Amino acid sequence: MASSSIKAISPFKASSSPSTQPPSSSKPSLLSFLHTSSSNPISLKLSHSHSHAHNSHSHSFLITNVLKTADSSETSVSKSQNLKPTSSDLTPTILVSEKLGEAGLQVLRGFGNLECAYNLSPEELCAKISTCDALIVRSGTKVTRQVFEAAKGRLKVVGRAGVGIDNVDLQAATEFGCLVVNAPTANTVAAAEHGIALLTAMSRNVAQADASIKAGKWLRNKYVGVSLVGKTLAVMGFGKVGSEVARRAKGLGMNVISHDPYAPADRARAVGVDLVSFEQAIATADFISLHMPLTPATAKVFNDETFAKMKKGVRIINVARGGVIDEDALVRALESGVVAQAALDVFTEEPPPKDSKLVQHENVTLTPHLGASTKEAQEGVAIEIAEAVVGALKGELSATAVNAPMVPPEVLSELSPYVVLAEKLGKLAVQLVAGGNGITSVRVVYKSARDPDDLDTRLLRAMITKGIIEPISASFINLVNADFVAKQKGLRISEERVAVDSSPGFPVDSIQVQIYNVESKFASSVSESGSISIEGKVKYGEPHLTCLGSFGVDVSLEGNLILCRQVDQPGMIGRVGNILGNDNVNVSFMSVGRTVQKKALMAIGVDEEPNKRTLEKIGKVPDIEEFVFLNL
Ligand SMILES: NC(=O)C1=CN([C@@H]2O[C@H](COP(=O)(O)OP(=O)(O)OC[C@H]3O[C@@H](n4cnc5c(N)ncnc54)[C@H](O)[C@@H]3O)[C@@H](O)[C@H]2O)C=CC1
Ligand SMILES: O=C(O)C(=O)COP(=O)(O)O
Repeated sequence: MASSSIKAISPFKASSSPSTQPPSSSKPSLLSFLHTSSSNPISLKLSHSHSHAHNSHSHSFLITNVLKTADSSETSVSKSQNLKPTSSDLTPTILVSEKLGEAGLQVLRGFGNLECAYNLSPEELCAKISTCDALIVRSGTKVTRQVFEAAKGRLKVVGRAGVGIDNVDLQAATEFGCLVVNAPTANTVAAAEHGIALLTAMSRNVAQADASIKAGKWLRNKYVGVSLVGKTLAVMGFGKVGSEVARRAKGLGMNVISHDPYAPADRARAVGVDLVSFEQAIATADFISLHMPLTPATAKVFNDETFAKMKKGVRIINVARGGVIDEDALVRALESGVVAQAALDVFTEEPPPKDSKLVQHENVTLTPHLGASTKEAQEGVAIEIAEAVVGALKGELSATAVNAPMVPPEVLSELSPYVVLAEKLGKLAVQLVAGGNGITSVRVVYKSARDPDDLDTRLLRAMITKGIIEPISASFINLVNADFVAKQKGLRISEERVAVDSSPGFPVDSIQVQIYNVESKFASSVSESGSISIEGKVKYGEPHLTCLGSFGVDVSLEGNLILCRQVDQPGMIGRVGNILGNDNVNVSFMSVGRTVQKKALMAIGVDEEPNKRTLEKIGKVPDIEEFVFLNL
């Protein structure tokens, strides 16, 4: 089918001199992107449109859906666990489940309802969580899958006031579309200083000597220590804390080596540290200090086998995570003398059992997870996490997001109007699907004058996914879970970038969405390749449909739309207009595009959805070949 010419007739939104300029850039909030489901539910069947509610509110992320799920029988997309959030009260509730610095609490009080409830049992946390929009924890709260399930879609963000997120089930958070943010920098120095405190205290038996003197003893010969100067310290994990420990240990005259498979060698060299293999590190060190995260790869990496490879009399410091050590193996190594001493701030189980052999061992120095516990670090962490959580609740993407791509603010600002366009195109495309084998294959083509490296399409892809899936399932989609949900539903989205000769000042010239292997309820939307194909642009900051199948069109993607393909002859607009007028349906705009084959495509914007009878009358107008009602 040949491309048609386009002519906009009265009062067509933003049509007088089309331009692809985005709007004047305001700070992007992307509220609807991170936190809301679509506020305009649609039906795949004309007769089954659902009522919907808009709870207008200053925090738009709380504009949650009370819509029913559209019938998904026409596609293979099934219901998932990412249930759309239900409506809640208007001010966000932030639950803080562990002690947080006052400065951070103040930030939170200024934004929402703050509830501090410490020492909650897992059951109590689950009982409370469905009334909370955000949860702030430290290392003592286990944010399990049960917590996300119990949240019933309301929990939008989990803030970890610290670094380690091993107490948060990230997979579950992602599946439930819950953003996880942490505060990765404010406690680095505190943890490093604590590592050095344990190193020096252990080597001079400070804790044991202190206990003995308090018990009335004076044991000068028993507590002879070892010197640090000239000894080799292996820093396992050369990240933020590890590198600060290394710097300080150098100052104590130690020879510092490090093992970190992911750290750049030049960063280590700049501190005077050689990066070595794991085997080399543990075999040459007099002291080993642990600073890696607890992951499946690092769990129990210090075990019988690795202790056996260490120098006899090695001393171990752990301010990272207890789980990186097999604690039973450490007891055996202490008993055999392979490990002379250990200084531990962290434990597999916290608090450790009172009768634990490790805890009771006289060569072990212990602190109750105090690495981050300085006044300065706690104030810093509290502010860092409070700001990250508030930002996330406002719909901004966080720089410390753990389970979502980090998108710099300037990129967000630029992409905002295209993000809206992407969702509208997804939403429109799915409404054109009449049946087939389900939606499994979607192709997205971005036409852009930009170098591919300068165009981050993750947001756009996520929004297309949201537009396609949300109207036809119970899923709630955001940047966090878009790829996961798409995969879960068997929806494959392939992306292609086509270079066009337009202004590289704008990130995208147009976005095309094609759905393959489905039947269309509006044949004109099917391209020569057999796919449902639509294309849109941003014009004056608003999303516009510019191509449908092989028809060129120019339609503002907003509100309710009737598309008709008809014989191109006089009187057609009047006939349809009369039907709508007589049935009290207000027309907001009308636009007609012509084809070379005496066909025309008429787009009619209407204020509300016409009833079934009105739509049937339109369908019966002679020479209207097909029509479809779309809700955008
Ligand atoms: N005891 C406490 O109160 C505190 C504990 N921590 C813990 O300290 C650890 C380090 O924290 P940061 O330095 O801030 O994190 P980071 O992410 O800056 O550094 C971790 C480093 O470990 C490296 N790494 C990953 N896998 C490794 C492996 N298999 N072997 C060796 N290195 C590996 C990474 O490449 C990275 O450089 C974390 O586990 C954190 O939870 C942090 C702050 C306070
Ligand atoms: O930041 C970290 O990883 C820590 O381990 C600090 O834990 P905390 O916040 O003191 O419970």
